[in-house]
Amino acid sequence: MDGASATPPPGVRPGYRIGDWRLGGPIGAGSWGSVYAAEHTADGRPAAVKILRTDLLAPGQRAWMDELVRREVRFSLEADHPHLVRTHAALTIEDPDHPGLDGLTALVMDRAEHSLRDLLADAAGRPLPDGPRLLREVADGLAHLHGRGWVHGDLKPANILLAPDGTAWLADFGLAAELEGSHAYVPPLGSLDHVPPEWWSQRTGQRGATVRPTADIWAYGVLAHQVLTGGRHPFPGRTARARALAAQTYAHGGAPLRLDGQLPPGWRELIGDCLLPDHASRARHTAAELSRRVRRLCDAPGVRHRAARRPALLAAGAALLLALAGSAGVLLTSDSRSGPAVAGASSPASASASSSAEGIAGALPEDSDVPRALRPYITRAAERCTEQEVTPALIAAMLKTESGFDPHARRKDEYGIAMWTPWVFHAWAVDGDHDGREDYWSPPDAIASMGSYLCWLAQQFKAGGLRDGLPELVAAGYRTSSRVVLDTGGVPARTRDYVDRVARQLARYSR
Ligand SMILES: Nc1ncnc2c1ncn2[C@@H]1O[C@H](COP(=O)(O)OP(=O)(O)OP(=O)(O)O)[C@@H](O)[C@H]1O
Repeated sequence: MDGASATPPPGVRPGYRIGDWRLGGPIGAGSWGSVYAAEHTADGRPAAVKILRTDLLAPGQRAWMDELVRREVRFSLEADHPHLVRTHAALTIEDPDHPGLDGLTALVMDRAEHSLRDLLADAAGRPLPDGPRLLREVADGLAHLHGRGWVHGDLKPANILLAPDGTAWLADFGLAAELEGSHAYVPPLGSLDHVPPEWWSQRTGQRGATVRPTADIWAYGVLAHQVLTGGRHPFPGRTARARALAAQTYAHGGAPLRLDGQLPPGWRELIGDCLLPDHASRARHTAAELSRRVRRLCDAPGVRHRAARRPALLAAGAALLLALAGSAGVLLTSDSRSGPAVAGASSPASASASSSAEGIAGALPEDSDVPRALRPYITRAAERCTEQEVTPALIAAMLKTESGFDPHARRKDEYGIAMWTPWVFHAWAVDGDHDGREDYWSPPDAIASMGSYLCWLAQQFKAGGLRDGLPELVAAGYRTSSRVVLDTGGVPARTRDYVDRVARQLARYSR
């Protein structure tokens, strides 16, 4: 369980020696100890040394900690694999001059550069550039571990370390336990954000809680969701407890699984399988099978191995927002759908939708430069949305700013009239021209998909209590992500320039 960090043991300074290792500066601290950079006294080999605060434990707990350490070292020696961090030794500090240190246990490990938790903290809501590759390595490490008859039991971003060359290492095997038949026993720890729903209802016996490989599969699903969305947990809630509660509600059938709309195709299904609500249904998906699926997803043509940027979508400035707020008319159609559920849905509306443009909020002026052929699609995309801020004028302003209405536009990894990034597009794709396939080069498809995504953003912000200046927020969210806007509580500074450009365009179309 995530808890407070242990205070560093007193008396440890750079240059302090433990066995053949000389400590450098501190790296960080977890619930059980502090980690220091270190090097070998003979050859300068780098390492990390974790000093465990066994002195703070009651005698019974100390025995338990000894057991964790024993497991960590035994496991590491046995399970040699490129994606598992190596723990070289467990040393007992002998330093009678420093009673605070004397007798503590120190683990000597390969030294990582940082952890996946650090990367996610810096991601600011954007999918990690190397996310699929990292997830492949984690899946490989996990499959190896399960194949050797072990369960990790505490898989989470903080326990995925990144080597200096970027390779992912699974770490912190304190909770890794050998399988006995179909399950293993570990002390009742784990991270609230990554334990499976059944963890909450199981009884902790003398030997600890039961952990099955399916607990790691669940944790992998949460982790993959976080990596591919720049940190978003698959269950809603501001605190880990609230998210854990939401996961239990889902597991008991009280709520559907709502995965983030920006997940790339294939990954959505895989994460859904990892997050099946109970052990039995999850057991169909082994780590070895996951690892093969992840490999296929990573090898698929067109898969991007770095962060996707959403197509730019910009919104109105303050003057315009005032104008919008004052305009009459609310769009509520019988065909209204929004959010992820709209992806793939086709509208029964006929091509005469342009005629309904008259008299609705944000309708396009007759003499604007919006191409006539596109107007029905723009209007229809806005009509599908129940959110009054998503108007034809707003959609047109974004298309104009992004591509100048050029269906052949391309820039880096963004294509077509709405400048969609392919895998983001697939998460929102709508078959706007009803030809049986969704294609970001097709203006009707690209525009309809843009409308559904904008609509979902508007709803997200309203649900998050952000109601003022919604077109502006929606635009900024499209440029970055809903999460970044929600965390900022408004338009992030780095999107301001885009927002202003669209605002000018929007003002022209809102006459
Ligand atoms: N081998 C290592 N190389 C470099 N940094 C490491 C290494 N092991 C751990 N760290 C870093 O040291 C810090 C403390 O790690 P530690 O494993 O003690 O706790 P944690 O995993 O952050 O939290 P907890 O153990 O409470 O779940 C973290 O920032 C972690 O990334």
